[in-house]
Amino acid sequence: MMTTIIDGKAIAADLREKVAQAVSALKSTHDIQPALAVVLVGEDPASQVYVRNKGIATEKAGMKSIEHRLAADASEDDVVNLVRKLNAEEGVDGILVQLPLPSHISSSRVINEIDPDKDVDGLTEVNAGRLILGKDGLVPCTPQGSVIMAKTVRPDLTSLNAVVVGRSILVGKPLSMLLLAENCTVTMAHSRTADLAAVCREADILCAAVGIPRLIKGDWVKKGAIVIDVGINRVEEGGKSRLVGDVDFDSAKENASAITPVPGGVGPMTIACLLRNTVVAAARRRGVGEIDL
Ligand SMILES: Nc1nc(=O)c2c([nH]1)NC[C@@H]1CN(c3ccc(C(=O)N[C@@H](CCC(=O)O)C(=O)O)cc3)C=[N+]21
Ligand SMILES: [Mg+2]
Repeated sequence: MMTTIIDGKAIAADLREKVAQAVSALKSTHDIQPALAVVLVGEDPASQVYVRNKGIATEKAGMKSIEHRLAADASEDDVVNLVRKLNAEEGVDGILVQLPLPSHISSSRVINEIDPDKDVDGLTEVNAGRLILGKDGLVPCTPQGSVIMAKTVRPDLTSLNAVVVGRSILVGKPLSMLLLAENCTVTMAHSRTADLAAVCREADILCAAVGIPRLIKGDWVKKGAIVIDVGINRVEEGGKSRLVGDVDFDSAKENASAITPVPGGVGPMTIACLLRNTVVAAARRRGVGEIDL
């Protein structure tokens, strides 16, 4: 079977270009430059790399990038006070608090301090509620990127059986809601699902977001299914460190009609969707209407 490898890098580049055009239009028509504030607590090397990449991508799209770094021993109140300050700043359109936070800080308390209309990660309780209720809000980036990628190979997902493996707040739950909104019949599977392989075999769209390297085997994939691999796992192999997904790519590719790779799949889409959310938030907050990307 000819299998499409869904090129997340290329789709993300395309979306980023559209965001840049929307930013440029906001500037010329309304003299608005959207701004994204990123809060990083502590010195985790991986988080530092992510934050740096987000800053670069934000500026490349023509938006303003603001970084706030707090020491690893900052208190929960320090972080909350910073978020409140950013909420109050007129020029700030998006606020992202890099996760994970140090263990002495409640990420749920901090996240829910973010003004929902600036919550470009879509992680506040208000935006989770809007998503479930089908109201306009800001949608979590990784699930949004996953659906965009599926729709590049199948623009109308209506009536397809979607199986989402993993029920995290960041990915599994919101992704299930988005697929439901696309008129899929959604099964929410997880680590306690009985006969996970059999459930996966029913999927026309199989989304893996469990964080277990290569859990999903090729013979769990129905012939012709679309496979969206959300996992980004670092594994040591042959003395080398590499990234693999939650899907066993080589065997799954044999059955899938389309599949996302890791790296180069959902990861790049996450950042592109963050930029998209930022320009969408800026236009709404500043009263110039909806941006359609
Ligand atoms: N508030 C918050 N929002 C986030 O969205 C958030 C976060 N915290 N904390 C960390 C995770 C992780 N994350 C990734 C984004 C892009 C890639 C990405 O582009 N990955 C490349 C590979 C990069 C590499 O080579 O290491 C790829 O998959 O092709 C990965 C991971 C966003 N996160
Ligand atoms: Mg689970």
